[in-house]
Amino acid sequence: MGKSDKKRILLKIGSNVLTKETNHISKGKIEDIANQISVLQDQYEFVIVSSGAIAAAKQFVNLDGKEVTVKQALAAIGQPRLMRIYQDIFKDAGLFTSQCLLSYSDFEKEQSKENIVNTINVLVENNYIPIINENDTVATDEIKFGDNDKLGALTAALLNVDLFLIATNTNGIYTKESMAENEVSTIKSTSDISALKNEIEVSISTHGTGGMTTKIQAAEIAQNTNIETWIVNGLNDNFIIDAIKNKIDFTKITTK
Ligand SMILES: Nc1ncnc2c1ncn2[C@@H]1O[C@H](COP(=O)(O)OP(=O)(O)O)[C@@H](O)[C@H]1O
Ligand SMILES: N[C@@H](CCC(=O)OP(=O)(O)O)C(=O)O
Repeated sequence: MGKSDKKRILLKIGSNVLTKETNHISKGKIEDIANQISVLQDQYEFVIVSSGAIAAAKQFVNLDGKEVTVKQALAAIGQPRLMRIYQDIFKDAGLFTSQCLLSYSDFEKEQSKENIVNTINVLVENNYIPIINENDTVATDEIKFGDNDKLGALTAALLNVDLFLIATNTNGIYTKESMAENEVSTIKSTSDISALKNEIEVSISTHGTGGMTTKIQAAEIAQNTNIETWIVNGLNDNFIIDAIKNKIDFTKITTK
C-alpha cells in the first residue's frame, strides 16, 4: 500500500479538554472532535494521544487512597470505558477507532519503535484512528507528573507527523506580562524555545500549575525532529478547523 499524500496530525487531548473542566468525560467534546475529523479526513489523517482514563473511572468508582497505585488501578478501570465512549461516538460520525497503550521505555528500544510505527501505519491506512494513552499499569511517568504531553511528542517524532497539535484549556501560551495583568495575550508564533521557557517561569507561580512547562518541553522534542507544534484551546468547538483557518488565537512553535 502506498503512503497517502494526506497531512498527518498528532492530536494530543488533555483531561481538562476531555472533561470540559468538569468531573466527567464530555461526550459533547468527543462529538466535536469526531465531527471535525470527519470534515477534515479527505486532507488530513489523525493519530490521537488521549488522556482521560482516570477521569472516566472517577465518575463512577471511588477507590480509597491517593497513591500512584490507586491511580494506576483507576486508569485500568477507566481506559476501556473511555475507549467505549470514543468508539460509540466516532462510529456515529462514520469513523473507526483503535487503542494503543505505550510507555516512554517503548521509545528507547529499536524493535519496539519499529513495531509501533508499523502497527500505527497499518491502522491509519485502513482508516482505524489510533487512540494512544500511556500504559498506566506498567509505567507511572505520566500519571505522576499528570500529563501526556511528552508521550504525544515522542509519538509525533517517531511517526514523523506533519503537525503536533496540543489541545489544552488556554488560547495557547500567554506572555508573562499579560498573565500578571490578568489580560491574557497569546504568543502567536515563535521558534525560540528558550524564550518561551522564560515566559513560563513566572506564569507558573501566577497560575499555580506547571501545565505549560511540559507542553514547551514536548514542543522542543517535536522541533528537534522538524515538526511544528500548535497549542490550541480545545474547550472551544471546532478548534482544529478554526486553527487551520487561522480564525482563533493559538501558539505556533515553528521549526528552526
Ligand atoms: N504562560 C502560560 N500561558 C497559558 N497557560 C499557562 C501558562 N503558564 C502556566 N499555564 C497553565 O497551564 C495550564 C494548561 O496545562 P494543564 O493543566 O497541564 O492542561 P492539560 O490537561 O491540557 O494538559 C493552563 O490552564 C494554565 O493554568
Ligand atoms: N494516562 C492518564 C493520565 C494522564 C494525564 O492526566 O494527562 P493530561 O490530562 O494530559 O495532563 C489518564 O489517561 O488518565
